[in-house]
Amino acid sequence: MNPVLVEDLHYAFGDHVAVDGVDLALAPGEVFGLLGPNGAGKTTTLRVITTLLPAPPGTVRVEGLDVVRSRRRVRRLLGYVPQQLSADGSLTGRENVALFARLFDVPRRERAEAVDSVLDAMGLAESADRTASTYSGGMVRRLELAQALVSAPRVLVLDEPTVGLDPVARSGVWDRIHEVRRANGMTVLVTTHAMEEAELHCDRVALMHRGRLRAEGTPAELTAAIGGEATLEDVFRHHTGDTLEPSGGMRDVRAARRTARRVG
Ligand SMILES: Nc1ncnc2c1ncn2[C@@H]1O[C@H](COP(=O)(O)OP(=O)(O)OP(=O)(O)O)[C@@H](O)[C@H]1O
Repeated sequence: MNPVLVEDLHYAFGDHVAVDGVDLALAPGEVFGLLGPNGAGKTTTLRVITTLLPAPPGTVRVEGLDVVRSRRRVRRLLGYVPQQLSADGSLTGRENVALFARLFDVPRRERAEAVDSVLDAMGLAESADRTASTYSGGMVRRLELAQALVSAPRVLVLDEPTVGLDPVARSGVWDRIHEVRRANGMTVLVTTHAMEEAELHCDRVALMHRGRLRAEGTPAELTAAIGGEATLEDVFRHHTGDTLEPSGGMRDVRAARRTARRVG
């Protein structure tokens, strides 16, 4: 069974088509990257998968369950880290995670242990009783991962998990994601516009451009298909005639500010 299965998904905001016929079939335990520039339709696709935007019944399934017909059950199977703020700066790390444990109905008797265990897995055990407003950007992201992981989801959905972080914080976030995945076999669906990260960390990727998937495969398959010393960036240009925004542009600056402000 595919942990996430999307068949011919279309989504429009009024007249504006954001997703224009997307198919996705994730394999159990893989890290799948949805790559594309700003506005490609990645976040919209994730919001439909996570039940936050409506889809026609039969279009999207999570662990075999239709996201429309079985919305509550699907929510229990998912952990979601959105781009926007999901941690509260006035609470400690532990309180933030405990809040999610209650929201996701982690049984009362198991809560304290579940909270400790994810804080530890995210490298936050020692800072768990500090308010989150004192955390660095990388720690905030790891706290948000802990929040998403406390209910032991089968599928973890991450929207640009490392945007605005420095290289050390980025690899800290990825190392934790890989460790948890190795330990519990969950599937990870991640969006990014950072091609070099996708090449390093994703088992398979799909390149999204203007609402459609233009190419899909392992990073090695995609780069080998266009030959030479190609990078995923070259593959993207080959399939779309377009470029991704270079990293360090306005978008990263905006996102970095957003991260810096998010728990202030
Ligand atoms: N609530 C909304 N109302 C109207 N248009 C929207 C809305 N949300 C997204 N869009 C538009 O839909 C398109 C796809 O947006 P989406 O956020 O899915 O892209 P994305 O690939 O995730 O980019 P980003 O990384 O900037 O979030 C864009 O043209 C965007 O402007």
